Amino acid sequence: MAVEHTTSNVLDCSGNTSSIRQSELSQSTTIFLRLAYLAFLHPLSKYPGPKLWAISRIPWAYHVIKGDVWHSFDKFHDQYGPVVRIAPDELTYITPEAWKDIYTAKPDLNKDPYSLTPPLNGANSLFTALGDDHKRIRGAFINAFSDKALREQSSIIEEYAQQLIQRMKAELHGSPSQIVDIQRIIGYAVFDIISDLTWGESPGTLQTTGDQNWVTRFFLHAQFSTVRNCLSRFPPLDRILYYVFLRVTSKQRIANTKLTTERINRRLAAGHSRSDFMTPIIGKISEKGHKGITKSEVLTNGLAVIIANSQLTTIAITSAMYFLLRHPKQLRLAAEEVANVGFHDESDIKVATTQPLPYLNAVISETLRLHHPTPGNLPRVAPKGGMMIAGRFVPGGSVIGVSLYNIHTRSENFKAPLEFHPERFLEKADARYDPAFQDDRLDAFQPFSMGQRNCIGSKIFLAEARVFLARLIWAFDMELAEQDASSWLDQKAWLVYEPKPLKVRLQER
Ligand code: HEM
Repeated sequence: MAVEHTTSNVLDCSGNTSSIRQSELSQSTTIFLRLAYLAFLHPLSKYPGPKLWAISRIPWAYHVIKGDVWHSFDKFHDQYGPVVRIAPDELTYITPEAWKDIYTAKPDLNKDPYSLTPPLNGANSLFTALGDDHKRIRGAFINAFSDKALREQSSIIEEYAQQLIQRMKAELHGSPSQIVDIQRIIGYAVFDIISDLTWGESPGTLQTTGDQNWVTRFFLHAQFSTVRNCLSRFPPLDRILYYVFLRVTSKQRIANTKLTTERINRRLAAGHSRSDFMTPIIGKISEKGHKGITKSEVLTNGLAVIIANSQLTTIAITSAMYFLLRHPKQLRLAAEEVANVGFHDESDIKVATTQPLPYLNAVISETLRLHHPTPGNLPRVAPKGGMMIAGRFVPGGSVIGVSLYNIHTRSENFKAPLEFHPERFLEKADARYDPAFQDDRLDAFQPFSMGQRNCIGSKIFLAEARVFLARLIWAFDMELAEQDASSWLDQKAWLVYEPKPLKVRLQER
């Protein structure tokens, strides 16, 4: 009996081993067939691209997490042309026509759901809302971002621009080397403005001594969201990570929510007394959800706008200063323009008076072209029946997008694409225009995207950038403090570039 029992066990075991081997074999065959399908038969297989990226999301995810994915795209565009398959189901474009085809398609294309970080309070922000919800929320806020609203909000921008210069002077006087990290102070000013416009009050960061590194704190948020969104393609990692995130950040989130809620409540209670981002939604808060905007949505949007604005604006203005300080001729042209407008003192440098300055505007455009704060893709999903993009059919369900760094810095679209030449953005009639750039594809340059989901805050950003840059140029002689600052642009990005100190030697004019 014992022997029989043992023998039958042996038989059982060998039977199991062979069935395990069989199942392993059939699993390997399935994986092999799946990879072959993705590489050669998938509807996107006719699009060129690296085969490894075509059969797996892993190489893409690796570079997104490393913070340098757009550098890989650049190499691929060199090798494969203007459209590249960067994942089994995703294409990226550098053709200017793709802007219109993808971002102004009717009806609107949905954002790729994997690119959206779920809102923690369950209510969508403008960044995460889709379809009719997006239209409703955008409709509620849109009047806060009009030309009229900007005129009414100008004094807030000008007040903090004045404080920015005062703080720079204070830091300069406190520094024997006369070296100041201007990125940090620009960050304070931007944060004070956006919180004043959103909450109706600012934490007074510029006037507080000590380090108030909001920008770095918000950057960590962007970094986490990028990694989380990326890993959400690999379940159950998304759930685990989301859970870990909720646990690790719970204290901070509760504090943030409390702070935002208190401030927004105070602002809403004050009524229409001033023009800011909350003015148009007063009286429109409704819990019905299909009309107006819910209270939770107001809170989510309040925080989202502060996070998005403070990082992007700080990075862009600091980068513009970096480019000017690396290019003495262009700095001289910008300084001459500011000097020749007829400003008598710093307080004349306002939102309205800087708006028409062509060279300053060109400097800002050239900065956004060369070093857009969010260098990566803006992914959308092709509709069910598919669509034409840049003259070629793309099947439904494919993820498609334009990557801002890539489309802005390719020689297919711009002459001397990696050099700083604001002249390319001037009117042809302007004496400073350089005809060397006449073949530039300016329609490739869309730093605020296009269509129904374009940047709602572009006018505010441009107003801040013009006033800050003009006042800095007016108030100080400046030079980069680091002997070799050429590597300053080598930055990683997780959604946005990492904030990097910019040490500048200042001298009051
Ligand atoms: C350097 C400055 C800025 C740049 C380059 C920029 C760029 C962009 C881009 C490219 C988008 C489209 C995103 C997408 O399709 O996924 C966007 C959307 C948005 N931006 Fe900006 N932005 C800047 C500053 C601001 C400011 C100052 C605000 C607010 C005060 C703001 C608020 C928003 C909002 C709310 C959206 C979402 C719009 C929607 O989906 O309806 N941005 N921005």
